[in-house]
Amino acid sequence: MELQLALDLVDIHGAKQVVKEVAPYIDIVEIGTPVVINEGLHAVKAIKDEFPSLKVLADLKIMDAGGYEVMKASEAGADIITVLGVSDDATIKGAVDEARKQNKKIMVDMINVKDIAGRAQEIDNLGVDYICVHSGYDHQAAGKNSFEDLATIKRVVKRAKTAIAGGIKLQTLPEVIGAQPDLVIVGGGITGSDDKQAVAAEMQRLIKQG
Ligand SMILES: O=C([C@H](O)CO)[C@H](O)[C@H](O)COP(=O)(O)O
Repeated sequence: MELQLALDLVDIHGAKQVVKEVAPYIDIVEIGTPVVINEGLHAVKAIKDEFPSLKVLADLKIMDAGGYEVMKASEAGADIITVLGVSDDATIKGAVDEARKQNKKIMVDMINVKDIAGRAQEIDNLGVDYICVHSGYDHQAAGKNSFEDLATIKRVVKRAKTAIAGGIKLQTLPEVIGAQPDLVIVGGGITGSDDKQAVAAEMQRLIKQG
């Protein structure tokens, strides 16, 4: 099981500061959608250049033109790129084909997918690398989480790795670990804490302990 730090509410300078603090405790650093909107793919390049040993995920949440957008994110140094599960199969296939050419990986974000089990099976057959259940900020504000959806994809996904994101904190991490995803994604649970290093270290410890 791996730990991904999601950076959403920072600029490039702020992102570097946080990663410096927690780098030994994480496997993947995510350049979040709001950062890409504000800073462009330069943010991906800046973090990859400064922390070459970390995998970098570009959370583009691609909805169309999968091949082209994966190509651009790959050029910027992203190792993993996100595509939305609600997008057309052709978009996901285009993203997967381009990722194979570039030796990169595709994560499908299941945010707002209504039939998680059915769509996850279809997407698994498209050859993606990760399928991620996700309660976004707006769902979290309505009190939702993705713990049940994680159990669903664990049951139906045969090929891709499974991941979960959305409001995971130190207190809720043990429940998530109990469901055994391949990847846990944490943003505010680390970035919003007073001692980011201590929280990331404890999360890593819990994850390694399984
Ligand atoms: O993808 C995300 C969200 O849609 C904002 O871009 C976050 O990276 C994801 O939800 C993880 O962050 P937290 O919910 O703060 O853990």
